Amino acid sequence: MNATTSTWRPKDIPSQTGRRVLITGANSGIGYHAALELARHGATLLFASRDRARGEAALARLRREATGPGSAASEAELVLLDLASLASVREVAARIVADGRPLDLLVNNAGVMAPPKRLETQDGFELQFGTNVLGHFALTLLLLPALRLAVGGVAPRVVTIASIAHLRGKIDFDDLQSLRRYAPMGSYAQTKLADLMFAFELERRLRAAGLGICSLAAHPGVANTNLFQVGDFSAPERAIRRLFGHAIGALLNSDAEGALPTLYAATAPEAECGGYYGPQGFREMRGGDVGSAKISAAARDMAAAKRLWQVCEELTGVQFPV
Ligand SMILES: NC(=O)c1ccc[n+]([C@@H]2O[C@H](COP(=O)([O-])OP(=O)(O)OC[C@H]3O[C@@H](n4cnc5c(N)ncnc54)[C@H](O)[C@@H]3O)[C@@H](O)[C@H]2O)c1
Repeated sequence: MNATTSTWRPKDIPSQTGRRVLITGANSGIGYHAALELARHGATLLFASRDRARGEAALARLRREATGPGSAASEAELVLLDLASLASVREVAARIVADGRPLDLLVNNAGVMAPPKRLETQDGFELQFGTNVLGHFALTLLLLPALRLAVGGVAPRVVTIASIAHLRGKIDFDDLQSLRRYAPMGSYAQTKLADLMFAFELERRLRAAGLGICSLAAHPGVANTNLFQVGDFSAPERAIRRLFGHAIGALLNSDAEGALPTLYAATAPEAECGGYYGPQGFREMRGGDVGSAKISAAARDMAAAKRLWQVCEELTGVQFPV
């Protein structure tokens, strides 16, 4: 595609009727708005949330908002999925594969950013690495049998959400779990770089294996979501947010705008396997226009991606199944 796809909007989403879609972290922010538009266009949602009450409330809201002739909101199903627990990931994936129905789209959206101190997942991994990277790595590989069932019409897609933060990320193979030094934003940037490397390496492996499944990546620019509520912000930053929060919010993408690149990667016929999409406005941070996003040299490092893949296989105990 061209470097810029200037006016792509949700109205351009082709019919999703008959497509079965799992979105992680669907109960808020970008995941919610991606789910909303997909349901409006006819997709049957597996609406994943780690929390039952928040998931039910968000799904009820989606059913109120996703009305219209082609909507399949009434068919959406809540899936309780905690990416910070490999047992939860395994249980959900096993259930989806066992029901024997094809999965047409997986959106690896859920994420956590910069908790003030080093926290761990249920499996003892640093929370951001465990949730953003390992949870989605295991989920994707375990769901490949269901995605393979969807081959035949529109190629099934896996869309992984990275970030412009990946541009500052470095993979520290000697300290992936931030045991020696925990830097909240540094660890987050590492996970978003790892997510992008995963999306590209997955595409290479899927293509080599001829599976007919497509891996893409997207980022929302900077969008005004809950992601910023837990961050390790300095006292002056917190004061600025308190005083000017609304004004700052108005300068950022809304969560609906932030979902556009995800929706483009998930549905646009012209989005390319292996592509990475984001907003084209000020330094790729905002704006409604979607196009190819900037990729760091580190994200293109195929040897590092292969090594990272092996590490993820070892840490999760989940392997590429072919
Ligand atoms: N908002 C931004 O500016 C921005 C920028 C770049 C990338 N992103 C990425 O976009 C994605 C969505 O974030 P958002 O901005 O909508 O924030 P958000 O906080 O609204 O959404 C994150 C979602 O992930 C879920 N989640 C967190 N931990 C989980 C776990 N252990 N198991 C299951 N779900 C879990 C949350 O419940 C929530 O639904 C994230 O991957 C984030 O890294 C956001």
